[in-house]
Amino acid sequence: MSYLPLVGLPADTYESHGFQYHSIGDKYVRAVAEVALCSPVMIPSMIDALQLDDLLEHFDGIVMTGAVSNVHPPHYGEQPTVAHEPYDHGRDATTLKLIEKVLKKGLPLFCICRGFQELNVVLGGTLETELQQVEGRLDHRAPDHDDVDVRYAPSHAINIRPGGLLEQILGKRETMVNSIHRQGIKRLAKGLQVEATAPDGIIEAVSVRDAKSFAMGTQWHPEFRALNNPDSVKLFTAFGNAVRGYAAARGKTLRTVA
Ligand SMILES: N[C@@H](CCC(=O)NCCCC(=O)O)C(=O)O
Repeated sequence: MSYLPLVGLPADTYESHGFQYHSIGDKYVRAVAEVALCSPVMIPSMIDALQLDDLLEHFDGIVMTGAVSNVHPPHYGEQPTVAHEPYDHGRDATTLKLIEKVLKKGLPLFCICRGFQELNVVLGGTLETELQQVEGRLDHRAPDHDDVDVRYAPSHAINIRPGGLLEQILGKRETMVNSIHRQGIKRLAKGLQVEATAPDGIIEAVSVRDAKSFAMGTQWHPEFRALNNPDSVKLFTAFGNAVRGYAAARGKTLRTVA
């Protein structure tokens, strides 16, 4: 029987009317389905009920999504302050363990925005908060606007490292990206390699050194209207190809989607 590779996406958690919910934004699952051409599957962020090792046996790739919440600072050795809020402890507990296991196992991994920050934290790096208040930094937040096409419009350039993985994928040394974050990488984890930076020096893309498969992160949101953005198409296609390679190596007969 032919098989469409499965990509897991851990959920955000939130509470409403006394009940706990798990959710993922449509733009992430749509980019996985429509551009990477894989089947997206939500992983609920309920670490106490998940057997992560068993669960990962069923997946061929993982996407870490962005989120409004921030990683709880004690995970990277800092004191929480009001400026670091809001948090999502349920998500932290799941994603930080999951990323570690995914890298060990060698599943393709694509980390976006909060996911990119989580990748840095898991590998021993730290985060800076309220970038827009730091002298010399750009304001990396989205404009305050109701229209998502305004909020997620390209807003600054990035410089892409010559000879790096991102240059190989995008085929260029500079591009424009959207920007929807207040936090950024402060200390880069030793296991990460910078792939791109913003004009103010903020790290915008990383890859995992000596990774067993595709393992990259972007601070921007390539999943936004991914099919309409040539850079996003290249990134999700490269991820999808790595996912198909991983599935094929596990003996799966792959189904192709037109
Ligand atoms: N909270 C962090 C990460 C920012 C982020 O992931 N934003 C995404 C917003 C919602 C979405 O588009 O999924 C920070 O502010 O740095």
